[in-house]
Amino acid sequence: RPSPPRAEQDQQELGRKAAPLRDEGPSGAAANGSAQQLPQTIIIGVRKGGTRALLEMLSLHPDVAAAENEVHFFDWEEHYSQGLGWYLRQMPVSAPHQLTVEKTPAYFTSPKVPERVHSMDPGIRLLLILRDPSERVLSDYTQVLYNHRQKRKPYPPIEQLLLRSDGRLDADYKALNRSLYHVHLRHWLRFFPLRRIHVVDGDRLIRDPFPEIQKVERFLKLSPQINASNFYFNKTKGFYCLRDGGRDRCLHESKGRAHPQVDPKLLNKLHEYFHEPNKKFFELVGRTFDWH
Ligand SMILES: Nc1ncnc2c1ncn2[C@@H]1O[C@H](COP(=O)(O)OS(=O)(=O)O)[C@@H](OP(=O)(O)O)[C@H]1O
Repeated sequence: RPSPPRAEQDQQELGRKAAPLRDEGPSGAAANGSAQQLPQTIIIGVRKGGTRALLEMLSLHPDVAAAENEVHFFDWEEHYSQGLGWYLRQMPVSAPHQLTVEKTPAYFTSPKVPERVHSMDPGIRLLLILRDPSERVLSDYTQVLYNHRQKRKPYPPIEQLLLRSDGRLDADYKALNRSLYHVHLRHWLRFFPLRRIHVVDGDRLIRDPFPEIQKVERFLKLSPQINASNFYFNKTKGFYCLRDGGRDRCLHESKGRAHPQVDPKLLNKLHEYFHEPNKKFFELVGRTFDWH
């Protein structure tokens, strides 16, 4: 039998908490018990679903320690091949009572990721934040458009990417595929029972974040410590921002960009395109969402 991949070997050797820090005590952690921990929960996606907002809002909780950057451990070979020791080193230092969380939105749509996450921790709790699939396509397009603009590279109008020459939608356009939530969720359900995956309604999180965050607190078995007063609507930004111990902060300007104006007929086509896939998704999760 070929030897198991590096990450699996590490897992057997590592246990869950193994990052010796300065002032190391007998337990392998710092004298005050703080250490890096592998995440007990991961925000797996979806890209443009509101993953940053969810992470920032969850970080309001004193028992949550969040990795700042997207880690891309399970989806990038150059990271995965370095093993769980590498992954652990990307995590924030946390107190023993804190939950560690990281978000990498690309995990949801990468078919090799569910098995890898499962092999690290079959009991992990997964957070998946989804948005109206058509709106998500527009947001995805806008993100790539800005990336091109930043590099002063041209990028075609959205109509050109969405439509084939025969006027039908181009199923090969990646942004469309990423919004086929039932396809991607099926990969995860091969390894995790539904009760391990909490779906956050990203449209509701935009309109009224507090109730969505309360549900997340319950799913993660955190004490209810985030309050309605932690959120305030910022008219200039057009989104909710966070109030944390008297400190106000909104998400980065790259969050909440205007989307391109799309011909209503094309928008209709998009809504129709997702009609059946959405139904399949609702059946899979046993609940419906207020999508077009
Ligand atoms: N409170 C608040 N403030 C700003 N933006 C908010 C907020 N809540 C949710 N959102 C929505 O988050 C969308 C970006 O999603 P992600 O963070 O998952 O994007 S990414 O995949 O990490 O690039 C982003 O998408 P766009 O509107 O297309 O920019 C926002 O609509």
